[in-house]
Amino acid sequence: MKNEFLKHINLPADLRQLKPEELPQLAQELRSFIINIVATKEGHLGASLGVVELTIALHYVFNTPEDQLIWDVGHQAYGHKILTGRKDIFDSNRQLKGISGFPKRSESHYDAFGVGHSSTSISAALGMAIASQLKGENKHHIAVIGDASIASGMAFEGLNHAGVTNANLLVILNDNAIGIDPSVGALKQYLTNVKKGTEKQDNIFEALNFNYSGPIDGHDLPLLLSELKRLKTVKGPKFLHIITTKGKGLKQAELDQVKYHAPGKFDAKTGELPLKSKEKIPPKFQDVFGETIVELALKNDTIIGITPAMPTGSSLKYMMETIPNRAFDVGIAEQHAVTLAAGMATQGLIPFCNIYSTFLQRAYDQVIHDVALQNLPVIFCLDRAGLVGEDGATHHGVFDIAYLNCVPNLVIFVPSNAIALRNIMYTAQLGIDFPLAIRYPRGRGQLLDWKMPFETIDIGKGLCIKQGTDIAILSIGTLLKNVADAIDLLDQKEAVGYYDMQFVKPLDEVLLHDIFSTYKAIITIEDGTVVGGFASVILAFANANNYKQSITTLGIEDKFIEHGTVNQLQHLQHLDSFSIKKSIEDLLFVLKDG
Ligand SMILES: Cc1ncc(C[n+]2csc(CCOP(=O)(O)OP(=O)(O)O)c2C)c(N)n1
Ligand SMILES: CC(=O)[C@@H](O)[C@H](O)COP(=O)(O)O
Ligand SMILES: [Mg+2]
Repeated sequence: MKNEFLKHINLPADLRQLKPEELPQLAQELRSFIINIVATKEGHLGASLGVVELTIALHYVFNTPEDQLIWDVGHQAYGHKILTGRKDIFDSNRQLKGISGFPKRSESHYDAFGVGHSSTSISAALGMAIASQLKGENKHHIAVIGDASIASGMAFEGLNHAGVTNANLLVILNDNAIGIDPSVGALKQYLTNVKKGTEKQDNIFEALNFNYSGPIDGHDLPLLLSELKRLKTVKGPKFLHIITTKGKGLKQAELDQVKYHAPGKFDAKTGELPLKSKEKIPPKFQDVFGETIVELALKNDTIIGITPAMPTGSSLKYMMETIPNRAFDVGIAEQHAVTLAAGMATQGLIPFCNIYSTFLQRAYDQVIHDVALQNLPVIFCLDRAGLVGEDGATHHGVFDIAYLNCVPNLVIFVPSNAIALRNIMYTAQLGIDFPLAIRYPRGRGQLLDWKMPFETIDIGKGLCIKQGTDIAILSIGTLLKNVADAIDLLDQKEAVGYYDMQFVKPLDEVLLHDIFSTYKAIITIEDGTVVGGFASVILAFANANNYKQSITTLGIEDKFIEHGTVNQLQHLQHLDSFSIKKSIEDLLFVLKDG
């Protein structure tokens, strides 16, 4: 197919020059464009393919960016980016210094609101709509939200408020019956019933005072155009329900929607994924969690697994397959997941509540008020802690130590390898009388043989990996590998001791007194924010105990970190082994000089 129309379109103004009957051809071209680039550059595929027609129709009918269009989560906004001035740089999507994988206000006027975490679009669009009214402006405000995201508490809060306003708000529900994994819950059942049209039931959105229309076929461009034009003339809050297919236009993506949510590299022509190498490689940390919880839960029937909408990403799916009555996908509902776990813990169950570090931010009050304040033994497994790479600023799990460390009762453990993750899970289910947060990173560790017999971990104990004479390096988590590599590169290896502190809270004060009494200088290393993080804990310890050594703090600086590979970002944050080596050498030089 010739790239007839897309090549002439840089902005929606160009799009609006096309005739309506030319738009289906443009949709095909846009799909191919997305497929060709995501096949090599990677990213979120299925969601963007599913909203190609909707994207074209919205920019055709509405006067964006004057009219404000907000994509919920934003992983489906690739077509929007391509049609709004970023076609020529779309191949830099999610790459270091390239465009973001999510809408971002600083990137384009067409990105009305920064997104990445789900279910914010209705509140943000309503805020803009009320602001327009107050300013006497005559704009349209559109929130596009998926069937999984609309089931989240925050989206309900927005609907609930919008229904008692006369704001010029259009909520479009893009219903493809799947999130990353299949959608869950009673609302999903309701939407299925609406689509079947078999069961008589009240319309939930009409009950909330929305002018409801649909469900309509979201791939039918003429229908979309006429419905959007009609809705432009309707006053007050409106709700359009469209049905789409995630992955539309790429057979494999339609057939395996979970895999093709973000498939990595694939063959743009055939849609096929590369064959898996047979070589044995270390497991992903998520799989260490997923396999270990099954192993433990088969022996301990009080263990429960909980995930808010990430069964595949967290690998809780293994437990959901093996022990379905004790493993729960609660949908995009982090707040509920935490308090559900708290409720279970009051009844003597042992809930492992697995939440990506970045998404636990949404359930902060529940962690404090429902879990920690009542000292309930909930085990938080915080996946994707630290730098996550290409998802960028919205998704890095770098704030958790800072936001958890100040919470009384909570114990914070950071495994440096798969065995430590496995052993702390084993230890926790033996019975603890405090809440525990275990944070571990995206991706794979180093160990091939990780399924060792379980051993208990002493709560609050750090480990000496190597003793030295001058400088002590205190690290937490998997950055230990970078520290070990850095020391290997040094000429003066004997000068450096290093310690895997394991626990941010409680601190191993006995070990710390020993370290501070032995070494002339200290370096702390973490993949979280230095401000409020492990560094600040060590600085506070030194201050409280009147230790005067210099303390160098390596970690995430006090700014939002953009997207790039984890290695690139670690380098920029001086956390790669060469940068760590340089920090040690600089310090050794100063010590020698002084
Ligand atoms: C608060 C929060 N929790 C979890 C996620 C992870 N996440 C990203 S997309 C997604 C599924 C969204 O499904 P849906 O809203 O139906 O959109 P679709 O992908 O089907 O277009 C999830 C769970 C997130 N981005 N934000
Ligand atoms: C858009 C979104 O929030 C998710 O799709 C996220 O990108 C998943 O991250 P992982 O790839 O680390 O599971
Ligand atoms: Mg969906």
